[in-house]
Amino acid sequence: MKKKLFITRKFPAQIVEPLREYYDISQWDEEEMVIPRDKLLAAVADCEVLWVTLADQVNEELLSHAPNLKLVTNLAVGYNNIDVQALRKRGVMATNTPGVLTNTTADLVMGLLLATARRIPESERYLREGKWKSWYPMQLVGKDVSGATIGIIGMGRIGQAVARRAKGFDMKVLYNNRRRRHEAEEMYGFQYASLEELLKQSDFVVIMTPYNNDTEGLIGAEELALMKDDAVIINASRGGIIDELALYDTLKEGKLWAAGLDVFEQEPIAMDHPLLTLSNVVALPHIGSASLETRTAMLMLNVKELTAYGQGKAVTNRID
Ligand SMILES: NC(=O)c1ccc[n+]([C@@H]2O[C@H](COP(=O)([O-])OP(=O)(O)OC[C@H]3O[C@@H](n4cnc5c(N)ncnc54)[C@H](O)[C@@H]3O)[C@@H](O)[C@H]2O)c1
Repeated sequence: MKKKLFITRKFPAQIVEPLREYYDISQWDEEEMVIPRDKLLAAVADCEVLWVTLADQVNEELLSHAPNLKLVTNLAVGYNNIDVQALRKRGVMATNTPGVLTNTTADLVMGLLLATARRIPESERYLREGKWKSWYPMQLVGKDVSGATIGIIGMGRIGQAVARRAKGFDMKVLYNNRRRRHEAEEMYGFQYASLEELLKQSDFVVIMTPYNNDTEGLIGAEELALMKDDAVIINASRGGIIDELALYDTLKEGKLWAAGLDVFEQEPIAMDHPLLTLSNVVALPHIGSASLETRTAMLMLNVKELTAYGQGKAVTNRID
Protein backbone atom coordinates (compact mmCIF):
# COMPACT_ATOMS: atom_id res chain seq x y z
CA MET A 1 0.00 0.00 0.00
CA LYS A 2 1.23 3.51 -0.83
CA LYS A 3 2.01 5.97 1.92
CA LYS A 4 -0.46 8.82 2.42
CA LEU A 5 0.87 12.31 1.62
CA PHE A 6 -1.07 15.50 2.26
CA ILE A 7 0.01 18.76 0.56
CA THR A 8 -1.28 21.99 2.11
CA ARG A 9 -1.23 24.01 -1.14
CA LYS A 10 -1.83 23.49 -4.81
CA PHE A 11 1.69 23.08 -6.15
CA PRO A 12 2.43 22.79 -9.90
CA ALA A 13 1.12 19.46 -11.24
CA GLN A 14 4.39 18.58 -13.00
CA ILE A 15 6.20 18.83 -9.65
CA VAL A 16 3.68 16.71 -7.74
CA GLU A 17 2.81 14.04 -10.32
CA PRO A 18 6.03 11.95 -10.16
CA LEU A 19 5.45 11.46 -6.42
CA ARG A 20 2.34 9.38 -7.17
CA GLU A 21 4.67 6.46 -7.76
CA TYR A 22 5.22 6.32 -3.98
CA TYR A 23 2.29 8.15 -2.48
CA ASP A 24 -1.43 8.26 -2.31
CA ILE A 25 -1.67 12.07 -2.56
CA SER A 26 -4.35 14.47 -1.47
CA GLN A 27 -3.89 18.22 -1.47
CA TRP A 28 -5.63 21.49 -0.69
CA ASP A 29 -6.55 22.69 -4.14
CA GLU A 30 -6.12 26.45 -3.68
CA GLU A 31 -2.92 28.08 -4.89
CA GLU A 32 -3.31 31.41 -3.09
CA MET A 33 -5.45 30.64 -0.05
CA VAL A 34 -4.13 29.03 3.13
CA ILE A 35 -5.97 25.87 4.11
CA PRO A 36 -8.36 26.62 7.02
CA ARG A 37 -7.05 25.12 10.24
CA ASP A 38 -10.02 22.80 10.81
CA LYS A 39 -9.64 21.35 7.32
CA LEU A 40 -5.91 20.85 7.85
CA LEU A 41 -6.46 19.09 11.18
CA ALA A 42 -9.00 16.78 9.54
CA ALA A 43 -6.73 16.14 6.55
CA VAL A 44 -3.72 15.03 8.62
CA ALA A 45 -5.72 12.37 10.50
CA ASP A 46 -4.46 9.50 8.35
CA CYS A 47 -1.38 10.96 6.63
CA GLU A 48 2.16 9.69 7.10
CA VAL A 49 3.82 12.55 5.26
CA LEU A 50 2.90 16.23 5.25
CA TRP A 51 4.22 18.88 2.81
CA VAL A 52 3.73 22.37 4.21
CA THR A 53 4.48 26.04 3.63
CA LEU A 54 5.36 28.68 6.23
CA ALA A 55 1.70 29.56 6.65
CA ASP A 56 1.01 26.17 8.26
CA GLN A 57 1.77 25.82 11.96
CA VAL A 58 3.06 22.33 12.69
CA ASN A 59 2.66 22.23 16.45
CA GLU A 60 1.46 20.04 19.30
CA GLU A 61 -2.16 20.62 18.28
CA LEU A 62 -1.55 19.39 14.73
CA LEU A 63 0.53 16.44 15.91
CA SER A 64 -2.24 15.34 18.24
CA HIS A 65 -4.49 15.04 15.15
CA ALA A 66 -1.87 13.14 13.12
CA PRO A 67 -1.06 9.85 14.88
CA ASN A 68 0.55 8.31 11.76
CA LEU A 69 2.75 11.27 10.86
CA LYS A 70 6.43 10.43 10.24
CA LEU A 71 7.77 13.20 7.99
CA VAL A 72 7.10 16.92 7.44
CA THR A 73 8.71 18.69 4.47
CA ASN A 74 8.78 22.49 4.75
CA LEU A 75 8.93 24.67 1.64
CA ALA A 76 11.28 27.18 3.28
CA VAL A 77 14.69 27.35 4.92
CA GLY A 78 13.33 29.12 8.02
CA TYR A 79 11.23 26.76 10.10
CA ASN A 80 9.71 28.94 12.79
CA ASN A 81 6.33 27.46 11.79
CA ILE A 82 7.49 24.07 13.09
CA ASP A 83 7.69 23.14 16.76
CA VAL A 84 10.86 21.06 16.49
CA GLN A 85 10.73 19.86 20.10
CA ALA A 86 7.16 18.61 19.75
CA LEU A 87 8.17 16.70 16.61
CA ARG A 88 11.22 15.25 18.29
CA LYS A 89 9.12 14.02 21.21
CA ARG A 90 6.95 12.04 18.80
CA GLY A 91 9.80 10.88 16.57
CA VAL A 92 8.56 12.85 13.55
CA MET A 93 11.26 14.05 11.12
CA ALA A 94 11.20 17.41 9.33
CA THR A 95 13.22 18.83 6.43
CA ASN A 96 13.72 22.34 5.01
CA THR A 97 15.30 23.96 1.92
CA PRO A 98 18.72 25.41 2.84
CA GLY A 99 21.15 26.73 0.25
CA VAL A 100 19.02 26.79 -2.89
CA LEU A 101 17.53 30.20 -2.02
CA THR A 102 20.66 31.86 -0.65
CA ASN A 103 21.65 33.94 -3.68
CA THR A 104 18.11 34.89 -4.64
CA THR A 105 17.34 36.15 -1.14
CA ALA A 106 20.67 38.01 -0.93
CA ASP A 107 19.86 39.67 -4.27
CA LEU A 108 16.56 40.89 -2.84
CA VAL A 109 18.34 42.32 0.21
CA MET A 110 20.54 44.37 -2.15
CA GLY A 111 17.35 45.42 -3.93
CA LEU A 112 15.92 46.68 -0.63
CA LEU A 113 19.19 48.44 0.16
CA LEU A 114 19.11 50.35 -3.12
CA ALA A 115 15.36 50.92 -3.01
CA THR A 116 15.48 52.52 0.45
CA ALA A 117 18.76 54.40 0.01
CA ARG A 118 17.88 55.83 -3.40
CA ARG A 119 14.13 56.15 -2.75
CA ILE A 120 13.31 54.09 -5.84
CA PRO A 121 9.66 53.17 -5.11
CA GLU A 122 8.93 56.73 -3.92
CA SER A 123 10.53 58.18 -7.08
CA GLU A 124 8.52 55.85 -9.27
CA ARG A 125 5.29 56.92 -7.56
CA TYR A 126 6.34 60.59 -8.07
CA LEU A 127 6.76 60.04 -11.80
CA ARG A 128 3.50 58.11 -12.25
CA GLU A 129 1.59 60.68 -10.20
CA GLY A 130 2.67 63.39 -12.69
CA LYS A 131 4.83 65.29 -10.16
CA TRP A 132 7.94 65.33 -12.38
CA LYS A 133 7.97 68.88 -13.75
CA SER A 134 11.71 69.53 -14.06
CA TRP A 135 15.14 68.38 -12.90
CA TYR A 136 16.61 70.16 -9.87
CA PRO A 137 19.63 69.43 -7.74
CA MET A 138 17.96 68.34 -4.52
CA GLN A 139 15.10 66.48 -6.16
CA LEU A 140 14.50 63.08 -4.50
CA VAL A 141 18.05 62.94 -3.20
CA GLY A 142 18.91 59.72 -1.43
CA LYS A 143 21.99 58.42 0.34
CA ASP A 144 24.95 56.57 -1.08
CA VAL A 145 25.29 52.82 -0.82
CA SER A 146 28.81 52.83 -2.25
CA GLY A 147 31.41 53.29 0.43
CA ALA A 148 28.88 53.06 3.29
CA THR A 149 29.10 50.65 6.23
CA ILE A 150 26.78 47.66 6.29
CA GLY A 151 26.18 45.70 9.48
CA ILE A 152 24.81 42.21 9.05
CA ILE A 153 23.16 40.51 12.03
CA GLY A 154 23.13 36.75 11.32
CA MET A 155 26.16 35.86 9.20
CA GLY A 156 24.91 32.51 7.92
CA ARG A 157 24.46 31.42 4.32
CA ILE A 158 22.36 34.43 3.26
CA GLY A 159 24.16 36.92 5.51
CA GLN A 160 27.51 35.98 3.95
CA ALA A 161 26.05 36.18 0.43
CA VAL A 162 24.84 39.71 1.25
CA ALA A 163 28.29 40.58 2.63
CA ARG A 164 30.01 39.43 -0.59
CA ARG A 165 27.61 41.54 -2.66
CA ALA A 166 28.24 44.51 -0.37
CA LYS A 167 31.98 44.20 -1.07
CA GLY A 168 31.10 44.74 -4.75
CA PHE A 169 29.59 48.08 -3.71
CA ASP A 170 32.83 49.00 -1.89
CA MET A 171 31.02 48.82 1.44
CA LYS A 172 32.71 48.21 4.77
CA VAL A 173 31.19 45.04 6.20
CA LEU A 174 30.57 44.54 9.93
CA TYR A 175 28.79 41.48 11.18
CA ASN A 176 27.39 39.94 14.30
CA ASN A 177 26.80 36.22 14.56
CA ARG A 178 26.52 33.55 17.21
CA ARG A 179 30.05 32.50 16.29
CA ARG A 180 32.92 34.24 14.54
CA ARG A 181 33.44 33.61 10.82
CA HIS A 182 37.25 33.64 10.83
CA GLU A 183 37.55 32.32 7.29
CA ALA A 184 35.28 35.02 5.85
CA GLU A 185 37.13 37.66 7.91
CA GLU A 186 40.44 36.58 6.42
CA MET A 187 39.21 36.06 2.89
CA TYR A 188 37.07 39.20 2.50
CA GLY A 189 38.01 41.50 5.37
CA PHE A 190 34.60 41.33 7.06
CA GLN A 191 34.82 42.61 10.65
CA TYR A 192 33.11 41.12 13.69
CA ALA A 193 31.32 43.62 15.96
CA SER A 194 29.18 43.37 19.08
CA LEU A 195 25.51 44.05 18.40
CA GLU A 196 25.82 47.44 20.08
CA GLU A 197 28.86 48.52 18.03
CA LEU A 198 27.30 47.23 14.81
CA LEU A 199 24.12 49.24 15.44
CA LYS A 200 26.09 52.39 16.30
CA GLN A 201 28.48 52.25 13.34
CA SER A 202 26.40 50.95 10.44
CA ASP A 203 24.70 53.01 7.75
CA PHE A 204 22.72 49.94 6.74
CA VAL A 205 21.69 47.25 9.21
CA VAL A 206 20.54 43.96 7.70
CA ILE A 207 18.83 41.26 9.77
CA MET A 208 19.45 37.72 8.56
CA THR A 209 19.08 35.55 11.71
CA PRO A 210 16.44 32.83 12.04
CA TYR A 211 13.35 33.72 14.07
CA ASN A 212 13.29 31.90 17.39
CA ASN A 213 13.03 32.59 21.13
CA ASP A 214 16.47 34.23 21.12
CA THR A 215 15.82 36.60 18.23
CA GLU A 216 12.19 37.55 18.92
CA GLY A 217 12.21 41.31 19.54
CA LEU A 218 16.01 41.42 19.08
CA ILE A 219 15.67 44.91 17.64
CA GLY A 220 13.42 47.05 19.85
CA ALA A 221 13.24 50.72 20.78
CA GLU A 222 16.59 50.66 22.64
CA GLU A 223 18.46 49.04 19.78
CA LEU A 224 16.88 51.36 17.19
CA ALA A 225 17.92 54.33 19.33
CA LEU A 226 21.57 53.24 19.02
CA MET A 227 21.44 53.54 15.23
CA LYS A 228 22.48 56.65 13.30
CA ASP A 229 19.64 59.05 12.48
CA ASP A 230 20.26 58.54 8.77
CA ALA A 231 20.70 54.77 8.89
CA VAL A 232 18.55 52.22 7.09
CA ILE A 233 17.26 48.97 8.56
CA ILE A 234 16.49 45.99 6.35
CA ASN A 235 14.66 42.85 7.46
CA ALA A 236 14.36 40.00 4.96
CA SER A 237 14.53 37.30 7.62
CA ARG A 238 11.31 37.04 9.60
CA GLY A 239 8.82 39.43 11.12
CA GLY A 240 8.94 39.58 14.91
CA ILE A 241 12.71 40.10 15.05
CA ILE A 242 12.13 43.87 14.83
CA ASP A 243 9.48 45.38 17.11
CA GLU A 244 7.28 46.96 14.43
CA LEU A 245 5.66 49.62 16.61
CA ALA A 246 9.05 50.72 17.95
CA LEU A 247 10.26 50.89 14.35
CA TYR A 248 7.26 53.00 13.38
CA ASP A 249 7.87 55.43 16.26
CA THR A 250 11.56 55.71 15.41
CA LEU A 251 10.90 56.39 11.72
CA LYS A 252 8.10 58.84 12.54
CA GLU A 253 10.43 60.84 14.81
CA GLY A 254 12.94 61.07 11.95
CA LYS A 255 15.47 58.96 13.85
CA LEU A 256 16.14 56.64 10.87
CA TRP A 257 16.44 57.22 7.15
CA ALA A 258 14.25 54.31 6.03
CA ALA A 259 13.27 50.69 6.48
CA GLY A 260 13.15 47.93 3.89
CA LEU A 261 10.93 45.06 4.97
CA ASP A 262 10.16 41.79 3.19
CA VAL A 263 8.66 40.17 6.29
CA PHE A 264 6.21 41.16 9.02
CA GLU A 265 4.97 40.06 12.42
CA GLN A 266 1.66 39.21 10.82
CA GLU A 267 1.55 38.10 7.19
CA PRO A 268 -0.15 39.27 5.09
CA ILE A 269 0.30 42.65 6.80
CA ALA A 270 -2.94 44.48 7.69
CA MET A 271 -3.54 47.29 5.21
CA ASP A 272 -4.08 49.75 8.07
CA HIS A 273 -0.68 48.92 9.63
CA PRO A 274 1.01 52.19 10.67
CA LEU A 275 4.26 51.30 8.87
CA LEU A 276 2.39 51.45 5.55
CA THR A 277 1.60 55.14 6.13
CA LEU A 278 5.29 56.07 5.87
CA SER A 279 6.81 56.88 2.46
CA ASN A 280 10.29 55.83 3.64
CA VAL A 281 9.17 52.26 4.30
CA VAL A 282 9.65 49.91 1.37
CA ALA A 283 7.37 46.96 2.09
CA LEU A 284 7.34 43.74 0.09
CA PRO A 285 5.08 40.67 0.36
CA HIS A 286 7.71 38.14 1.49
CA ILE A 287 9.31 37.66 -1.94
CA GLY A 288 12.90 36.97 -0.79
CA SER A 289 13.18 33.65 -2.61
CA ALA A 290 10.63 34.42 -5.31
CA SER A 291 12.42 33.77 -8.59
CA LEU A 292 11.11 31.09 -10.91
CA GLU A 293 14.43 29.24 -10.75
CA THR A 294 14.65 29.32 -6.96
CA ARG A 295 11.04 28.52 -6.14
CA THR A 296 11.35 25.56 -8.53
CA ALA A 297 14.60 24.49 -6.86
CA MET A 298 12.95 24.68 -3.42
CA LEU A 299 10.04 22.54 -4.58
CA MET A 300 12.45 20.07 -6.19
CA LEU A 301 14.52 19.83 -3.01
CA ASN A 302 11.36 18.88 -1.12
CA VAL A 303 10.53 16.39 -3.90
CA LYS A 304 13.98 14.86 -3.49
CA GLU A 305 13.32 14.28 0.22
CA LEU A 306 9.85 12.91 -0.44
CA THR A 307 11.19 10.57 -3.10
CA ALA A 308 13.93 9.31 -0.79
CA TYR A 309 11.41 8.67 1.97
CA GLY A 310 9.04 7.02 -0.50
CA GLN A 311 11.87 4.69 -1.52
CA GLY A 312 12.65 3.88 2.09
CA LYS A 313 15.93 5.83 2.01
CA ALA A 314 17.23 8.43 4.45
CA VAL A 315 16.18 12.06 4.01
CA THR A 316 18.74 14.89 4.06
CA ASN A 317 18.39 18.52 5.21
CA ARG A 318 16.82 17.42 8.45
CA ILE A 319 15.80 20.09 10.89
CA ASP A 320 16.97 19.39 14.40
N1 LIG B 1 12.54 36.74 3.01
C1 LIG B 1 12.59 35.51 2.60
O1 LIG B 1 11.86 35.11 1.72
C2 LIG B 1 13.59 34.56 3.20
C3 LIG B 1 14.19 33.62 2.36
C4 LIG B 1 15.12 32.74 2.92
C5 LIG B 1 15.42 32.81 4.28
N2 LIG B 1 14.81 33.73 5.06
C6 LIG B 1 15.17 33.81 6.50
O2 LIG B 1 16.56 33.95 6.59
C7 LIG B 1 17.04 33.19 7.68
C8 LIG B 1 18.50 32.86 7.49
O3 LIG B 1 18.66 31.91 6.44
P1 LIG B 1 20.09 31.22 6.21
O4 LIG B 1 19.91 30.19 5.16
O5 LIG B 1 21.13 32.29 6.04
O6 LIG B 1 20.27 30.52 7.64
P2 LIG B 1 21.64 30.15 8.39
O7 LIG B 1 21.25 29.20 9.45
O8 LIG B 1 22.67 29.76 7.40
O9 LIG B 1 22.09 31.56 9.02
C9 LIG B 1 21.56 32.11 10.19
C10 LIG B 1 22.71 32.72 10.98
O10 LIG B 1 22.16 33.49 12.05
C11 LIG B 1 23.01 33.29 13.18
N3 LIG B 1 22.28 33.63 14.40
C12 LIG B 1 21.30 32.91 15.01
N4 LIG B 1 20.86 33.57 16.10
C13 LIG B 1 21.58 34.72 16.18
C14 LIG B 1 21.60 35.81 17.08
N5 LIG B 1 20.77 35.86 18.14
N6 LIG B 1 22.46 36.81 16.85
C15 LIG B 1 23.31 36.79 15.80
N7 LIG B 1 23.35 35.77 14.92
C16 LIG B 1 22.48 34.75 15.10
C17 LIG B 1 23.44 31.83 13.10
O11 LIG B 1 24.62 31.60 13.85
C18 LIG B 1 23.64 31.68 11.59
O12 LIG B 1 24.98 31.96 11.22
C19 LIG B 1 16.09 31.98 7.73
O13 LIG B 1 16.03 31.43 9.03
C20 LIG B 1 14.78 32.56 7.29
O14 LIG B 1 14.02 32.94 8.41
C21 LIG B 1 13.91 34.61 4.55
